[in-house]
Order: sequence, then structure tokens, then C-alpha cells
Amino acid sequence: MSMGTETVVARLKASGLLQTKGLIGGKWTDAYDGRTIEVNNPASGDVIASVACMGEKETKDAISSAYDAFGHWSKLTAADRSSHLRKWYNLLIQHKEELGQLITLEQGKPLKEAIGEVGYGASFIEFFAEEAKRVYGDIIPSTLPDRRLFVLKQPVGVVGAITPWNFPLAMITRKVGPALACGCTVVIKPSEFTPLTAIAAAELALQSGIPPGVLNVVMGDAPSIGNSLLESPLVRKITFTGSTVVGKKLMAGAADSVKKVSLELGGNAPCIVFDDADLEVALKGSLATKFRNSGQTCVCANRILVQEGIYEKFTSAFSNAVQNLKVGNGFNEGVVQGPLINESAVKKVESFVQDAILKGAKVLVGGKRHSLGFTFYEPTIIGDVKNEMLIARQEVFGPVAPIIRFKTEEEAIQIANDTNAGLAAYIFTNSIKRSWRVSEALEYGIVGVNEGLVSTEVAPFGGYKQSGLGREGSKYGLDEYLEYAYLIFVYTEARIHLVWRKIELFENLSDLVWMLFDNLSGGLMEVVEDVEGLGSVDTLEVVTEGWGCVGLVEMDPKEVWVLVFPMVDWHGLTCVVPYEIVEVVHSKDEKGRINSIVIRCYHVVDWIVNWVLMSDYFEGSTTRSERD
Ligand SMILES: NC(=O)c1ccc[n+]([C@@H]2O[C@H](COP(=O)([O-])OP(=O)(O)OC[C@H]3O[C@@H](n4cnc5c(N)ncnc54)[C@H](O)[C@@H]3O)[C@@H](O)[C@H]2O)c1
Ligand SMILES: O=CCCC(=O)O
Repeated sequence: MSMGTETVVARLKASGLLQTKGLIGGKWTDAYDGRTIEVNNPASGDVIASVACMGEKETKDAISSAYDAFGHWSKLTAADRSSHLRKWYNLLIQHKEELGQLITLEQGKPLKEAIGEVGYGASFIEFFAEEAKRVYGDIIPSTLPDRRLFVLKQPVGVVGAITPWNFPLAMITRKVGPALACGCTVVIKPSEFTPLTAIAAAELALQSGIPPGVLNVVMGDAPSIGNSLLESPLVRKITFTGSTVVGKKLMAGAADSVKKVSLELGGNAPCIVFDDADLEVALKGSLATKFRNSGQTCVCANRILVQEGIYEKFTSAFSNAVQNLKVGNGFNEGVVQGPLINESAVKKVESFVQDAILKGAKVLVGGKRHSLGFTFYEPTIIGDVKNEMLIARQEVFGPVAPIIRFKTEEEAIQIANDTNAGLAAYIFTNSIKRSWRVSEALEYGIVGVNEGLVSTEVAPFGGYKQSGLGREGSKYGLDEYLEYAYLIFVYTEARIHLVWRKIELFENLSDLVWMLFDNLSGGLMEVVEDVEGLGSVDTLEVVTEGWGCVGLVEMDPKEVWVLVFPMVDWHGLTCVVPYEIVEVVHSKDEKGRINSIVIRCYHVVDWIVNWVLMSDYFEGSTTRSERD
């Protein structure tokens, strides 16, 4: 291990945030067969750590733990879940430096950018801690007068979350934040290249008091973990960020048990610079979108389309800027371009560049491996690229900017949309009309107008076409973890057959309660108010099997009348059972007989209903025993 890596590793170990085990049911766990997998520093090739290499058995246990934890976690109040998430967020921010170092160590991005990722990643936890309290349902205006229609949002259940290496923290929190906020529990499978950040984030989740089993981490054998998640009937949702190839496999695998699926897949972002663009703004935006994370983001510009009138000026200024990008180990001061993740990533970049050159493109800057060796590649610009070349058809996922020349707006739109991907697109123009026109014509889920950095926790992130399904972040991000239950309640006084029963005035409350228990076939009796000394109106709620007692009304100092009603059975649903009496008021006629009673109570769904009972009801009333 080189000195640099060794020192950082020692510091991180001392902080307790560099761990190597998976997390199952709140317990740090080795692979059951003891297997491990090495995690490398891409800047030096050093082995940072050996982590548990897990598979089917560990994943099944993690799923069971998540399933067991779901019962409790989903029933916490939104405020409680929110408070757990907020504590986790605070810890992530408190450990921003260490987490940033871990990211640079295992993923390679410059430390400043890595610490930026921690802030970005943590923002999803903060945002969804707040959103947890806003998972509102709906009341739908009914087509019939006697019914009420509701939409109840419920957590989908256990979630399998599979994430990539390019944002080792943010791609996890963008899934886990909304999942936990909604009441789901999660099994996370981080990339085998960057598990350390995921483990550290899970450690902080445990420290924040998130209960065991709510968040589990398994890593190692990707297909085996993936298949276990797909095959388990306990897993109700798969959320994946990664390549389109793997995304398609997971989508197909989820079909068998019809799991809910959301996919954040690869992009092929066009960055269109029009003649009327502000050159400085276009340069800044194009640099930011192309070279962020050394070109290894799904929203990185993959093709830079430049209109012919500004082509020379733009390419020359862009080339100057790119030549000055400092490449190196992410821990070194001033470095803005780190290494690529591994050797095969460099080989892919090389082959794409080679293909473009063979087909007539020209290297304007860079174009080869960097003299630093390992997986460093020179920041590169290639001119005269055509949209048919490999580099314009597929994600290069490296620091290479292919430039395509175009003449008209229509041509730019046609080239931009000529791809299976549809994640992010960028346009640079000073024309408001063109901004709207082109933004709306682009078949992309995200469009940056005069802006190269588009990601934020408050806006929906996701793609059209083969770039994925669903959205992450923002209020829309919650939908991916919710089921919508439609409930219909019929509310009708005609269905309620009221029965009044005269009973003796009891000496004390317990006698009364026992009498009710005996006579009303048993069940739970809940004293809503203290009935000691029975006033003119007292309220008692007794829920019995088939019968309910909602009120006691004193008619005479020697008599107590109990209002009993059968629970209404409607299409197999027991409903119209009031559960909390607010007020019972009665009036008497001139002979002192009760002629009306109004019972105000909370209905099962929290409306207050007024039941007005007129004297007619009492005339023909029967007792429970008579009915039986
Ligand atoms: N749209 C987005 O939000 C977004 C964000 C980040 C990255 N990405 C995309 O991710 C890709 C780069 O990430 P990557 O190389 O880690 O992607 P990848 O598809 O190779 O791997 C992603 C994850 O899937 C796992 N995996 C691989 N094969 C699997 C299988 N058979 N079953 C289950 N899991 C499996 C990997 O171990 C990893 O955890 C790029 O295409 C990039 O565009 C997309
Ligand atoms: O790589 C894709 C995610 C990048 C982002 O969230 O901005």
C-alpha cells in the first residue's frame, strides 16, 4: 500500500468508519463461507480492504430481517420515521470529511468533489425526512351520495436496492431516503467496487437509532444477490441504478413475481451549443457537465453539438480550458480529474476513441492514457464526430468530449433525439423562444438550459426511453415506494338498526361494564369518559363482535338506556362503526319521554358524523335478548 493510501486508511479505521462486514438484521456479518473480495484504490491500484463476499444465503437472511422489521417500521408515525432520518442526516454531515475520504479512496474522485457528494447524498435523507410527514392520501368526490372514496398510500414493503460505483453514497441515499420515509425496509447491494462508503453510511444509520433490520447491506456476488432479491416473494420492489444492460436483466427477472421496479440507467446526453449562446456560460456549463467525476456520471454530456457559426470559437476556448484540467490522485491539492474506476473502463474509452479516429474524427486535445499510469486518462476533445460513431451512440463514461457540428435547430434536435437513451440534455442559447421550443422537443427526462449541473434533491431525476423507469428525488421520488389503496365506505343511516335496551342503574362502573360484556356477547370495552356517577349523558364505547354500544343515556334517575347497534356488514366489510363519541345530546317531549338523540362521533375514517335518532326508532325497539 502506498504511503498516501496507508495514512488515509489508518485514519478512517481509527474513526470506526472503515468496516468490512455486511449488515444483516442490525448485526455486522462476515460472508457465511468466509469469502472476501478486495476493494482497490483506482488511483494507485492499492488494496484498501477485503470485504465480505456474500451471496444467496446472506441475502435471504437480509431479506427476512427486512421483512420482520417492516411490521414495526411501517407502523411508526411519520414523525418518528422522520426523526430517525433527520438523525441519520446529521451524522452523515458530521462525518462529511471521513465519508468524502472513503469515496476518494475507493472511487477516485477528487476529495472536494467527494465531499460535495456527501452533501448531495445527505440532502436526500434530509429532504425525505421532511417529505415523510407529507405522504398524503386523497378523498375523491363520489359519484353516489351515500359513499365516500379514499386513496390511502401505503409502503410497498421490502425493497431491494442495487447501486453503482460512480456515486457510492448518493445513489444509495436517493433510494433509501424515500423508501424509509414511506415505511419500507431495505436490502442494499452496493457495487463491489465501492462497498466501503455504503457500509460506513449503514454504520451511521445504526448509530442514528434506525432499528435493526430496517436497513441491511449485502455485497459480493452480484448475480447471486440479484437473483435472490428477484426470486424472493418477500421483496416487493427492486430499485436499480446502473447500466442499461443490467437494468434490463433485472426488469425481466422481476416480471416473474411482478415486483414494482424503478430503473435509473445509462444516458447519452447531448449538450447543444447554439450560435446565439453566451460563450462563457456555454463553456462553463459544458466543462461542468462533461468532466464531472472524470466523465463518469450518467448525466455527463456524451455528445457536444455545436452550431457552425460558433464552432471554431467554442472548440478553441473549450480546448484551452480542457488542457488546463489538473489530473491526479484525488487527495492531491488542485486535482479536478481523478482516475477512471478500473482498467476495463480505460479500455472502453480507448476503443471508442480509436473507432472515432478510424471513422474520420480528429483528436483536438488528449486522446490517450495519462502519463500518471494506472487508470488515468487524459481529458480529451475529439472534433468532427458524426452521430453514427460508437462514441456518439454509447456512453463513453470517461473524460472524452466528442464534438459534432450542426447547421440548424431542427438538425440539432434530430441528432439529439437519435438515441435509445433519454436521461439528460443541455442547451446553451440566449433566446427564450428557442429555450422553450428545444426543451420541449427534446425527448429527455432532464433538460438543463444554460446550466451544466442539474442534479438536486428537490427535482425529479430520471429518464425517458431506455434510460429508465420512475423518478428519484423530489416529491415524485416517494411514489416509487408506495402502493395506493382505494377504499370505499358506504355511509347510510338506513343501514343502522338501533336497539335500545333498558338496564338497571348500576352501583358502580365495573358492574355496568360486566353487564355489557355479558349481554353484548363479549368484546373490548373502552371507557371513553369517566362514567362514575353517570350524568345525564355519559359515553361508553363498547365494541363487541357483531354489536356495538355507543352511548348510555340516563332517562330517569333509576334507569339507564343503552344504545346498541349492530355493526354493519357491507360487501363483507364491517363498517360504519363509530369509534369515539364526541357528544350525546337528547331532548324530551312534554311527557318527559326522549324524543330525539343526537350522537356526534368520529367515524372510522375520522369524519365527525351526526346521527339523529328520532322517537320513531324507540317505539319499536327491542332488546338484544329479544332479538336473539
Ligand atoms: N440514471 C442514473 O441515475 C444513473 C446513475 C449512476 C449511474 N448510472 C449508470 O450506471 C452505469 C455505471 O455503473 P456500473 O458500472 O456500476 O453499472 P452496472 O450495471 O455494471 O452495475 C450496477 C450495479 O449492479 C450490480 N449488478 C451487476 N450485474 C448484476 C446482476 N446480474 N444482478 C444484480 N446486480 C448486478 C453491480 O454489482 C452494481 O452494484 C452507467 O451506465 C451509468 O450511466 C445511471
Ligand atoms: O451518475 C448519475 C447520477 C449523477 C447525479 O445524481 O447527478
